[in-house]
Parts: sequence; C-alpha cells; structure tokens
Amino acid sequence: MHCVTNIHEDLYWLGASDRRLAKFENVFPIPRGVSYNAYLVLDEKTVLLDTVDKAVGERFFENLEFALAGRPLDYVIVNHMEPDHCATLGELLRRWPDVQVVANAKTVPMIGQFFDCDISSRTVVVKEGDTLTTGRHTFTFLMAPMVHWPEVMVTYDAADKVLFSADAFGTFGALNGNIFADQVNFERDWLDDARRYYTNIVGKYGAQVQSLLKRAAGLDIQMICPLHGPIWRENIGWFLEKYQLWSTYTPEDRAVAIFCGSIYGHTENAAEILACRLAEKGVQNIALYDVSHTDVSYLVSEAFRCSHLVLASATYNGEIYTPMENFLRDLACHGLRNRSVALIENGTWAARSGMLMTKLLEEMKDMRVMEGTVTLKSSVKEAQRRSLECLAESIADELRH
Ligand SMILES: Cc1cc2nc3c(=O)[nH]c(=O)nc-3n(C[C@H](O)[C@H](O)[C@H](O)COP(=O)(O)O)c2cc1C
Repeated sequence: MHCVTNIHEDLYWLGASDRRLAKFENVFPIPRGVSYNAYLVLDEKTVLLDTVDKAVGERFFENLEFALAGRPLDYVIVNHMEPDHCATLGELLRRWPDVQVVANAKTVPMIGQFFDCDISSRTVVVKEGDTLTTGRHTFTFLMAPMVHWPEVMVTYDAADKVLFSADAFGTFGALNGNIFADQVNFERDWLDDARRYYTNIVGKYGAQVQSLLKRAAGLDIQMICPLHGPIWRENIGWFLEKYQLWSTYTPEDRAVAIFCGSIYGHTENAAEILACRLAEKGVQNIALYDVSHTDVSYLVSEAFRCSHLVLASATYNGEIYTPMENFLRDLACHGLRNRSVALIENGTWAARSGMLMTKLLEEMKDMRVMEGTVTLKSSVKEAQRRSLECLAESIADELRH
C-alpha cells in the first residue's frame, strides 16, 4: 500500500526506509536503518526529484502511481546517479517512456553506464544556473561536483524556496513517521548519525562542500529536502553551521577522544589511567574507544567532533597495531586536519608505534603532535603512571584555554 506524505502545497515525499540493511555502501553499519527520499511536485507539469534504492523500489512505484493519480510523469530530475538513489531509474524509464530526464552532462553517460537504455531523445541537459519552469515552480540547477560524486547537482525551487540537496544534509537513520527535523529531537537522537554520515561519506570533500555552502548562502532557503533522513524547515541555520564546521575541519567540541589499540589490555590500562586523570583535572565528556571493537566509521566521526585526540597503540609485528593503523589511514583519507594529538605507544621488545603514528600524522595537514609521548614497555609502571599524569595535565591545560 502507498505511503505518501504531503510536505508542502504541491510537494510530496515518496520515499521509504530500510531497517534491514546491515551496512550502508556495504561498509558503514546502520543500526538505525536509512531512508531513501524522493520527491514529487504536482505542478502544471509533474516533476519527480530523484528515485530510490532497489530495496524500497516496490513501495516507491506504488507511491508514485498513487500520487500522480493518473497524470503523466513529465520530468524526472536526476541530482545524483549513485544506485542508492538511482537503482530504480531504469525501471522508471521503462514504465514512463515519455518522461523527460533532466540531468547534467556528467550524469547522462552514467545513466547509460548503469542501464541499457537510450535516453538521447528525452534528455534535458542542464548546467550551472539553468532553469526549468513547470508552471508555478521554477527550478534552478546548481552543480555540486564531488559532494560526493562528480555529477552531483542540487536543485532550488524558487517558488517555495526549497533546496533539493542530494546527499548534502542527509543522515543515516530510518524515518519513523516524523519526516521533519523539527518533529524529532535531532540534536539528541540524530546528530551523531548525521555527523557519521557526513564525515565518512562527504568528509574528504570539504572544499567542494564549502563551495556549495557559499552559493547556497545566496539563496533564500526555507526548506531543505535531502535524499536521506529528515527534511529541514526550521532551525536550518543550526544545521548549516554544523556543515560549516565539518567542511572546514574545525572541531565541533573542545573535547578529548581517546582511541586505544591494545592486544592484551596493558595499553588500554594506560588509556584508562589517562582518562581518569583528565577527569580529575576537570575534563568532562571524555570519549574512550577500543579501535578493535568500535567500527571505524564511528571513530572517524568522533575524530571530526573533538579538538584533542589521544592515540594509544601497541606495536604489532614492527608496525602500528592493525586496527589503529586502519583508523589512522581512514582519517588521512577523509582529510582530517587541525587537531592536537597525544600519543601513547607500547612494545615489549622494540616499541615503534609512536614513531610510525607520528609519521602518518605528519602526512596529514595541521596535526600537532603534543610533547610528552608516553612509552610503555609491556605494561604501565610508576614512571609511566607519572608520565600519563603529566600528559593529562598538558591536555587539560590546552582544553582550558
Ligand atoms: C602478534 C604480536 C606481535 C607483536 N609485535 C611486536 C613488535 O613488533 N614489537 C614490540 O615491541 N612488541 C610487539 N608485540 C607486543 C605488543 O606490543 C604487546 O602486546 C604489548 O607490548 C602489550 O600491550 P597490550 O597488552 O596492550 O597488548 C607484539 C605482540 C603480538 C601479540
């Protein structure tokens, strides 16, 4: 049965949620599921903005047929060709053979790559600033390359001041009926997933997101309709400010996150001692993660959030302990910069993890390795306990200023 929500006047949400998928992009755990949003505008012409993942294709087609109520589908605007939005596009083109495909020059060949169909006779190719008028609505297209695929564009509806933002401003998490961000406690229940979504999926492309934000600042935006997660119609500035911080690699919180890679627990012991001494010195909301147990997407997200990172790692076959090395390389891939980093290393016969972690951090931008790296030889002894106390004082001191 169809499940359509009227968002505003002649604008409808036709999406659906998947609560069964274990990993988004087959890599990011999504215990809260994910939604795939598609939108329909019933103007003098009918306009569909994006399609959905195949997991929710059946519901989507029911929704579309119901919402169209016998009218033809005149246009489908393809903002992003990633299959979580476009796996159902081929079927849509078969069912509505007269629909005009509105897409940019990078999108058109991708449609041919993913599907066996010739759309040359029914394509409206658009570029930056082009418009499409469908009656009351005029849609303007803004190119947003690498947010986070090269063909991405966003669409602005000047009539109702709606930004159809593609993957920007999206989040993991299934929708629970409350389709608007102002109907949920977004900061409490959604922000962590929104940050994890942004940092892992778009995090690398801060410069491109900045370019989009600058152009968006010139628009009067009353509503943001992303392709995943809740729709924004209130407090939009608050979420834009988060994007401003994330895309400039500015820490969101002056806070410390401790990441620990330990085989037999001694390195973890040092991390816990440091955390307790930090707490005694007044540091609040300390986060401590075992990199072997917490999925790296959460670790990346936390590293984007916090101003101070502590990396505590055993040496493993002459290298950094593998899960810690993976985490560090992931951080580098996502372009994280501008953090203070304290190190704890461990080795039973030749500790090298501190030196190797420093080397990886040096390859990243503006990562300041703090003085006072603590070296353990197998386990914490009195000398290292004192060093950890000193390191806690240095971190607490930085956080106070
Ligand atoms: C498979 C394996 C390889 C290791 N390789 C090294 C090494 O190359 N150099 C070294 O000094 N210690 C090495 N260690 C020792 C670890 O660094 C050791 O587990 C650590 O000193 C104790 O900390 P933990 O209790 O946090 O694991 C190795 C341990 C294991 C199990």
